[in-house]
Amino acid sequence: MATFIGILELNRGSSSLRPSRSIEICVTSVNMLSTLLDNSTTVLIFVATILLVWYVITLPSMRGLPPGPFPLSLFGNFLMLRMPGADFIGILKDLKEKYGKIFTLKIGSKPFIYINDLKLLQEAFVKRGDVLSSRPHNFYVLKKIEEKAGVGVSLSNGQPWKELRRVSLTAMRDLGVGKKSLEEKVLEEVHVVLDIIGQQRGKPVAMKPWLVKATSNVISSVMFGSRFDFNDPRFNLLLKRLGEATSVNFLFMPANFFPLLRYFTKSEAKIIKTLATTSAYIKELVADHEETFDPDNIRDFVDLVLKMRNSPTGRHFNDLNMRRAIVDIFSAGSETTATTLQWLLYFMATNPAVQHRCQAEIDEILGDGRSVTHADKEKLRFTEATILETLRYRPVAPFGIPHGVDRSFELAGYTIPRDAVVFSNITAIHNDPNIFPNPEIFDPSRWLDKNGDITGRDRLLSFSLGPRSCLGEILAKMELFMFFTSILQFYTVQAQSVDLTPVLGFVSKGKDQAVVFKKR
Ligand code: HEM
Repeated sequence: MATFIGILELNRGSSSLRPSRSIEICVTSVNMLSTLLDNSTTVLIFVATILLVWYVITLPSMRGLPPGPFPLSLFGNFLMLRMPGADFIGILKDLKEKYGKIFTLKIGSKPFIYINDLKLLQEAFVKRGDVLSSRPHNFYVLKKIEEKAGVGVSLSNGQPWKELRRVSLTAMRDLGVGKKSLEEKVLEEVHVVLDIIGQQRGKPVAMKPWLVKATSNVISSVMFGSRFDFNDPRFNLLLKRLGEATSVNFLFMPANFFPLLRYFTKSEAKIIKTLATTSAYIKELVADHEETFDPDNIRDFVDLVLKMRNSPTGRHFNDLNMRRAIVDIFSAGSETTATTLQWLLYFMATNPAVQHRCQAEIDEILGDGRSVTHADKEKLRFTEATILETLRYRPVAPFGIPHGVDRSFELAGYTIPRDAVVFSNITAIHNDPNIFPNPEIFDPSRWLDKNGDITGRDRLLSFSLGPRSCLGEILAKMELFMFFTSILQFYTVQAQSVDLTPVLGFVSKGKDQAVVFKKR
C-alpha cells in the first residue's frame, strides 16, 4: 500500500519532469504492480493448494459416513449454520427432508451425525448403548469449562460415569423422588407459586423467573434438605448465572473447531463464570454438611453421598466429582422443568378448548379443591396428555445432548467413526407425520387411545432414551404434573397473543411474555 501511495505522489508532482523520466517511472510502476499481483496470485494459489491438500487428506475420513451437504475445506458445513440470520431448526429440517433417516454435517473437521428416525434412534441409543453412551470429549469449550475433563454425572464417561449415575439415581429414589414423601416438598413450592399468581390480582405477569425459583427449590430440597428464600440474593445470582449459561450454545462455538480463534475469543468466559459461581456455592454447602454429618441421620442427597463414598460402590465420589454431580443435577433440573411449565402456560393461553377440558377433568377428580397428589395422575389422563403434547411440541433439548462414540460401529449401513458426535434429532421425530399425524397441530388427544388411556409414551423423546437418558425424568414429570394441575385448578390462563417461536441456546426456551391468570 505504501508503495502505491509513493508512486501516486511521484506522478502527481511529475508534470515538470522530462518525458524519458516519466516513461522510466511508468515502467517501474508497472513492474511493481505486476510484482504485487504476482505475490497475491502466489498467495492465492498457496492457500488454494493448502485447502485442496487438506480436503484430500480429510476425504478418506468421510468415506462410509451418512450422506450430507458438501463440506468446504477447513470450515466443513459450519458457515451454513452460522450465516447471519441462519435458522438452525429450519436448516436441519430441510436436511432431514433431503437426506432422510440420518445425515452428516461436517463442523470443521468433525462429523456431526443427526439421527432423524425413531427406530434408528432406538437402535443407536438403546441397542448400541454399549458404544454410544459417552459424551464427546474433544470439545475445546467443554474442556475449558470443566475443572477437570470428564467429571460429574453429565460429562463423565466409562466406569466413573456409570457409578456416579447409579449412586445419584439410588439417592434420588431413596430421598422420595417419585414417591409420596417428596410430594410435600413439591406442594410447598406449588403454593408459593400460587401465592405469587394471586398477588398479581389479574395483572399480566411473566412467570418464568418464579417458575425457575420454584423448580430449583424442589431440587434444592432433595440435594441440600432445604429451600432458598425467593429473595435470597445469592440464590438469585446462582439462577441468573445458570440462565445465562443455558442460553449459550457452546457446542457450536467457533473456538471448538478452529484452534486459531482460541487466542482471539473468550467465548467460554460466561459459562466459566457461571460454573465458578455455582461450584463455589456448592463447595460451601457441602462443607456445612460435612461439619454436621451424622451417618445415622441422613437428611438429603449430600449426606447420602457422603455416606456412600466410604463404601466400595461409591469410590468415584471424590470431592470434585461429588461437587460436579450436584452442580449437574441442580443445573440440569431447574431451567428445563421451568421452561416446560412456561410452555404449558403459553399453550393454555392459545388453546382455550384444551384448557377447558383439563379444568373439567381436574374439577371432577379433585372435587372441592383438595391439593393434588402424584397418584391423581392416573385419573387425570387428558391433563397428562396435555403435558406429553407440550413436551412433544416444544422439547427443551430439540437435538438432545450430544453423544460420543467409544469405537467405530455400523449403523443403517454407514460407518459411525470414533471422532463423530451423534445427535438425536428429537424435533424431526416429534414432527414426523407417520408417528404424529398433523404434527403442527397442538393436540393432546393424540396421546389417548379409544378408552381414554395414555398410549404411545415411547414415542416421546424429550428425555432421550437408553442408558444416558435424562436422570431427572421421574422428578421432572412429577413436578410438571403437580404444578400444572394446581395452577389450572385455581386459575384460567389468558393472553392477548403469545409468540410461540422457540429461542435456541444450549437448550430451547420460550420468549419471556406476560400472561394473565383469571381466578376461577
Ligand atoms: C422437562 C424437564 C427435563 C427435560 C426435557 C430433560 C431432558 C434431558 C435430556 C434430553 C438429557 C440428555 C439425555 C441424553 O444425553 O441422551 C438430559 C440429561 C440429564 N438430565 Fe434432564 N431433563 C429434564 C429435567 C431434569 C431434572 C429435573 C433433572 C434433575 C433432577 C435432570 C437431570 C439430568 C442429568 C443429570 C442429565 C445427564 C445424564 C447423564 O449424562 O447421564 N433433568 N435431560
